[in-house]
Amino acid sequence: MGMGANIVLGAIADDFTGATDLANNLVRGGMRCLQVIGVPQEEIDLADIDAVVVALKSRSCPVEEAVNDSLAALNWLQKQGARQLFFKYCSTFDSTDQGNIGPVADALLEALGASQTVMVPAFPINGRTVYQGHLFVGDRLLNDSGMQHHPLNPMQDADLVRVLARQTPHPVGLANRAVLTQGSTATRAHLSALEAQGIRHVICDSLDEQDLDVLAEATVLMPLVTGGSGLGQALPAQYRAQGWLATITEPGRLSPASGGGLVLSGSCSRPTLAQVADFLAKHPDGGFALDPLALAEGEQQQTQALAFARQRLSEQAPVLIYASAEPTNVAAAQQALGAARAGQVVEEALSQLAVTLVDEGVGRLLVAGGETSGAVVSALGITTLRIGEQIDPGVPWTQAPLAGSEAPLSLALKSGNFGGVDFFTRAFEVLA
Ligand SMILES: Nc1ncnc2c1ncn2[C@@H]1O[C@H](COP(=O)(O)OP(=O)(O)OP(=O)(O)O)[C@@H](O)[C@H]1O
Ligand SMILES: O=C(O)[C@@H](O)C(=O)CO
Repeated sequence: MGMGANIVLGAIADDFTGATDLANNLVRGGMRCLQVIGVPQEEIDLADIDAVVVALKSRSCPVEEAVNDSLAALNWLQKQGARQLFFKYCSTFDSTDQGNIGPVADALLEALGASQTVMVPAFPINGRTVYQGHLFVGDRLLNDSGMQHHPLNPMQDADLVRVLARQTPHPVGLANRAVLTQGSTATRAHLSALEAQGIRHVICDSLDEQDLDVLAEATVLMPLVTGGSGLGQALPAQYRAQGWLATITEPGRLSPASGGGLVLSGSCSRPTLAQVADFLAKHPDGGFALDPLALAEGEQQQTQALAFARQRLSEQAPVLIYASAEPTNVAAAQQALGAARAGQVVEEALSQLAVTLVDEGVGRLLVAGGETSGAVVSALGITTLRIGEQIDPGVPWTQAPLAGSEAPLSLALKSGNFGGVDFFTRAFEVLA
């Protein structure tokens, strides 16, 4: 038996902060959870771990790459003995007519020799619900929620049966709320009836946690489930009922945090902009704004930002370095530099600051933005994150071992759209 003989759930997440979101809910359900960055190249110790989430960057890449990376992750998770597989995508079903949700789900089903999976994107506590197969964000249909303007995957149709049908050659079915309200046995019977008709993918309604509990009970024996992190919180209770998982006290317990605190933000999402403004209102001298145009010109702004952070850290004062900017400023930078280059100079600047300042003693680091988090974590050479306590729905503190350092780094990776307005200050209070 390998070191991972007790892994119950193996998850494949299509982006970085999405992986952390799922891992957070698994901890809340009572599992000890490790997030790994990409498919591990070396053996890792999973002795006290119940669930592993492999974080990929497969949401917006070409279909073939997403399929290959997901299959490699599946293969590794199977070797660790995972009893159930979970394909995690965004609670707003981020995808295009080409994929990648349909093609990846099809490839995973085929590799597992399984004939059906469920699609459960709902995340009710963050306002994502599904009714009659239609996805809502708060009280808006998906295609009226702002997501219709997403730069990479504009979501212009809220009918997920129709959306998924464009991404797979197989027929797509629906398990609606009328079925769920009859309970898990009836839901399982409904899924079996669809399976008998050759329906491989079933979009599932869910309005609240109770619906997710019914779905978890109905699907615990499926080889593969797919969805957002909501289902992830409901599954661990079913694993306990199956006798696969012991009752674990404090599954999110981490070593004590130490070292200076730093916030780096490269997210320009609306909630992040409000969090930046809230931080600056509380700490008017605590923020340093990065400008992609200045960063592209030379070293000067980077040097100033570093000096600013060092000064604040030496005073043990809160410090935020941010490129977060209003849409008009982002558009102007993108016009001047090109969107890719604008993003790249910001990601490089924030990554370099992270590497230097962690080396100098920062031990508690908060990063805002999925792409930004990916860049910072790679630059720091981090390959595993142990998941700790939740700060806000979808965002936990995590801890990562650092090469050449005894103390682990405490790290919070915030998805752009997540977190309360006071997130940048309260996160450190939660950790204290
Ligand atoms: N002022 C700016 N002008 C242009 N691009 C910027 C600016 N500030 C940040 N960026 C870039 O915008 C991108 C923001 O993406 P990121 O994924 O980090 O945040 P997000 O989209 O809010 O988060 P999530 O993916 O978690 O929803 C990054 O590539 C970042 O470098
Ligand atoms: O499911 C969500 O909403 C998040 O975990 C996410 O994937 C955001 O990019």
